[in-house]
Amino acid sequence: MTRRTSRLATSATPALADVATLLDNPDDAMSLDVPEQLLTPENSRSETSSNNENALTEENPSSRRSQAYVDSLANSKRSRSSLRHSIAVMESSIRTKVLPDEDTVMEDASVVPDTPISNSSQELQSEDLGVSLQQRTLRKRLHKEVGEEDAGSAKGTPKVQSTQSPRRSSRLSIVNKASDFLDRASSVLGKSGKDPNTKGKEVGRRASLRPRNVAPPKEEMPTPAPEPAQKKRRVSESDLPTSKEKDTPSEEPAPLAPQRFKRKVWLTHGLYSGQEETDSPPKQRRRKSSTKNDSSRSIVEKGYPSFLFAGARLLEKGRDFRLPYDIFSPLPPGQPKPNEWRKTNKNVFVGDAADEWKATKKLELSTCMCSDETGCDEDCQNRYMFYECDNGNCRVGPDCGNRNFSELKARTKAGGKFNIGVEVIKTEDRGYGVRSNRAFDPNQIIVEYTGEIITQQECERRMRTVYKKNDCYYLMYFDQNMIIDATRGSIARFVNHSCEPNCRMEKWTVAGKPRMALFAGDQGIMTGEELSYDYNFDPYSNKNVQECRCGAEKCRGILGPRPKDRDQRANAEGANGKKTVKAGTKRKREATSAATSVAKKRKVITQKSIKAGVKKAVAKATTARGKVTRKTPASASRSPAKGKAEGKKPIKLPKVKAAARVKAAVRAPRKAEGAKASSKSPAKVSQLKRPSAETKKRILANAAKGSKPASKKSPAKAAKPAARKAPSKSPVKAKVLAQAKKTPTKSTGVTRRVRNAAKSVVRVVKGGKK
Ligand SMILES: C[S@@+](CC[C@H](N)C(=O)[O-])C[C@H]1O[C@@H](n2cnc3c(N)ncnc32)[C@H](O)[C@@H]1O
Repeated sequence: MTRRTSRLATSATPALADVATLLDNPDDAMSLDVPEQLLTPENSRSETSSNNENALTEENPSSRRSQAYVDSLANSKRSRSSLRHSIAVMESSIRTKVLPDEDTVMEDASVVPDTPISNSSQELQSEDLGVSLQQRTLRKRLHKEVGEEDAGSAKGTPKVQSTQSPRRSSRLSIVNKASDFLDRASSVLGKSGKDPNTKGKEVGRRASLRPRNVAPPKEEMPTPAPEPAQKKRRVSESDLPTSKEKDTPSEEPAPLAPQRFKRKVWLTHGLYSGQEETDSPPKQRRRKSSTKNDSSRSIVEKGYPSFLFAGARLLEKGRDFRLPYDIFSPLPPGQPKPNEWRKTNKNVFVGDAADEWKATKKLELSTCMCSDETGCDEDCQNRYMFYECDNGNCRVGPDCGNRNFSELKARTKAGGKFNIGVEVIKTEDRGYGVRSNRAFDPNQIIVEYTGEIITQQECERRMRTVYKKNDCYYLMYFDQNMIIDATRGSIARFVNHSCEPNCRMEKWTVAGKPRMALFAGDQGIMTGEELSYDYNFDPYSNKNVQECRCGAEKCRGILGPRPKDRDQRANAEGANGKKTVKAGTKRKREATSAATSVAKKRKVITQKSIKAGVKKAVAKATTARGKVTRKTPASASRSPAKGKAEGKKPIKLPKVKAAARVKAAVRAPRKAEGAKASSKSPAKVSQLKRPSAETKKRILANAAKGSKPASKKSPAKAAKPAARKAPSKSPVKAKVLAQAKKTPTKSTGVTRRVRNAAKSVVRVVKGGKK
């Protein structure tokens, strides 16, 4: 007993006394818990403490506490029974207040997450919680004390224990449960300071700082705790939706199941998608509102081919398609352009050149004799003569295949890397060069050679002064003793020489004016190939001879003229003492004397030119007829040796405005003779070979007749008589031969001779260019 008393004195008794008082006077419970005293730092400290025991100890003066202690001791025995009664009363009050139905609590304890207080009343929650906390603490202590006393007196009073303990224990379990709920509530509230939902609310420990009888300031009023989770409800029949409810659609749409995978979008265009051929540019079809039917149909149902058979079909039939983007340039861009290069894509007459040109040059026109049926194919006379067709001289129209320069113009106007098709590159040992950015068809025009058109004199002046120290010159013989200086010019000036080139430099007459351009060779050009043509270089002096680094198998070793041209030049030089230069020949340096410079600047034009050949043919024909015609001074001067050797008067020729035509007729050899492609499509025309020897023969022969040569591919057409006469501005040969035809003679014999003569011309041309 003594031991128990001392222990009670040290620890629990004051609280016990209070509790006893409290339990004896339950009505005063609240007044005991809520001191009237205002908050002071001391009180505050005591209030702050979570230990109510200490709080009570500090709250009551020691004398009062002692008195209470003595009283409690005196009443301890009495209070034991009253305590039990009090507990019962308290429990019952708790039960009535907190646990309306024991069974329900027992049943639902596991699912009730919150304090029952919150269920009953949200407003009173915080206040009740404060009370409950105290009660809980007191109850615990009480149970502890009682338990200890019971344990201590267990030996002496086994009967009492045995009779009372089951009931007490059951009640205690309920109390414990209630305490647990309170614990949960307090712990939840204690943590609520950290809970973001209740942040800033004066609850839990913070709430203890405020006297309980003092209402919290308005702004600090604790907001109600979050709604407790719904209790599970038994579903009864009344919960089932009525038929009326069933009929009315629910306002809220059912939430859609989250779409985990993006829906596959099938390509509708491409090699294997099997779409029909169309002219419209390919584009991927992404219809937002595709119908359910459409999307649910399988690929096969939609008409897509099986991949396997689509591949086979492609192999067999083939199909044109267009890539969605350009992939023509396999090499990285960014080649540095030479600083000194000033670009111009047009020929610009400089100095006296314009005046001189006008004075000497006459507009050259040629009329195409092709019809819509034949188109301007390989047999086109204009093509053969290097005259470009246009709406003024050709009636074929857009299907005409002889409009290279207009094709080039359209391309460059469209712009872009692919359309331009060429770019400057830096070579290893030959300075800059030009590379193709795309593929070119055989004989397709690539780039025009443009620059300043200057006179011989101006050229010499520049050579002596401006280009004195240059290693590279960009000079090319053009026409009428004029020179294109592409120092300021187009990109074509960078094209290097090769003894086995993949391109040709050709001079064409476009709308009556000469123009020079680089054309793909008979093999065509692949993307990335370096472009080259045979300079047929005339160095004029051994000093100027340069080593050739083209790397071709049949490289001539030096940048010089083609062997045959060289021999021919030597022959011609020996014959007339003059050196002539063909258009498109690269030139190196000027001669010292102005008198000889003109001749030296020009490449030796062979006497085997078409014009000469035609003249010869006509001369033969007229000789055969026993007629003597006079040669024009011009033609006589061009073939003095021949005229002298024959000792005959020159043939009188009609005035010919086509000196350039004659030159143009002497062209690079045609590698693939006999190969012929005939098509009216402009796209395919560029692949046409240049007129073959046979074609030339036919053209000449038919020119003599004044009709369009019959195509080999159309015997029916060939059988037709010549539909058209040679127009007034027909090519020179037609005029020449027409003149010859005027001579009254036996037509069959003359025609045969003219034809034979034309054949010999062709042979000469062919031989001369090889
Ligand atoms: C019209 S330019 C060509 C562009 C020149 N490579 C450049 O860098 O400007 C002609 C000069 O190029 C050089 N060249 C062109 N083809 C060559 C070749 N096959 N071998 C050596 N040099 C060549 C010669 O110096 C020639 O005088």
